[in-house]
Amino acid sequence: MEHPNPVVVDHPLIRHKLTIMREATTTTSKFRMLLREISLLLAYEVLRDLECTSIEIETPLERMQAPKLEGKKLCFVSILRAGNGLLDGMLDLVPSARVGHVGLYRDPKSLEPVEYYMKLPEHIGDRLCIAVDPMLATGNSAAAAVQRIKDAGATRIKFVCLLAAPEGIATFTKAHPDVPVYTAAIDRELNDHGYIMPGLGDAGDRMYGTK
Ligand SMILES: O=P(O)(O)OC[C@H]1O[C@H](OP(=O)(O)OP(=O)(O)O)[C@H](O)[C@@H]1O
Ligand SMILES: O=c1cc[nH]c(=O)[nH]1
Ligand SMILES: [Mg+2]
Repeated sequence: MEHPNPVVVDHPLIRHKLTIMREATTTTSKFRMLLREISLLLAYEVLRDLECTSIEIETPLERMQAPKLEGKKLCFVSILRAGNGLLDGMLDLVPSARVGHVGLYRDPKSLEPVEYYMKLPEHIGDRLCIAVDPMLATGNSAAAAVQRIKDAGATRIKFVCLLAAPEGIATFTKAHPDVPVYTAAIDRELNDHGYIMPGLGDAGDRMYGTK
């Protein structure tokens, strides 16, 4: 069966934690903790079709063939800064995964992404790449980051965010129809400054207390 695109991962645990993240009174430390917890739940869904190999093990009773993840075949790509909030929890689940970083900030006037850093593991074409950034607003940052990952040779990519605007989903899926989007929620719209409404504000600033 074809996956829907985007996939909205709206488990009650995620919905509840996201509500607390949205509240303006939630502290920086609580915000970070909740994002990490949600990232585990999102990872559970996005990694659902990860391939396993089979190894022979010995239980206390007999030998058996048992499934094992090929963690090194997986590459998480964090779109800095806010992407690190999703990355940390995912790495807890798959500690042997490789990690790439694409550093982008969104110019507040043009809303165009400005790249300041890029580092990906070798043999990216052999790996499943999971690009992570909590916010898909205009979609310009995620579309640019995924283009950079493709330019480096990746062919199997998924994109995971926490909150998406309809405008961002449209822009991203037009640019990358082959890259499925996973999100915890789709909000109403963007405001005149490109912020997701009702949203949760600036994810990076709320994670690191920079505003
Ligand atoms: O879909 P877009 O309109 O491009 O907006 C989304 C981008 O904006 C935020 O990053 P920001 O530029 O605030 O950088 P930061 O992560 O360093 O805070 C967010 O983490 C995304 O990367
Ligand atoms: O609402 C938004 C839009 C872009 N970036 C954010 O962190 N929040
Ligand atoms: Mg920010």
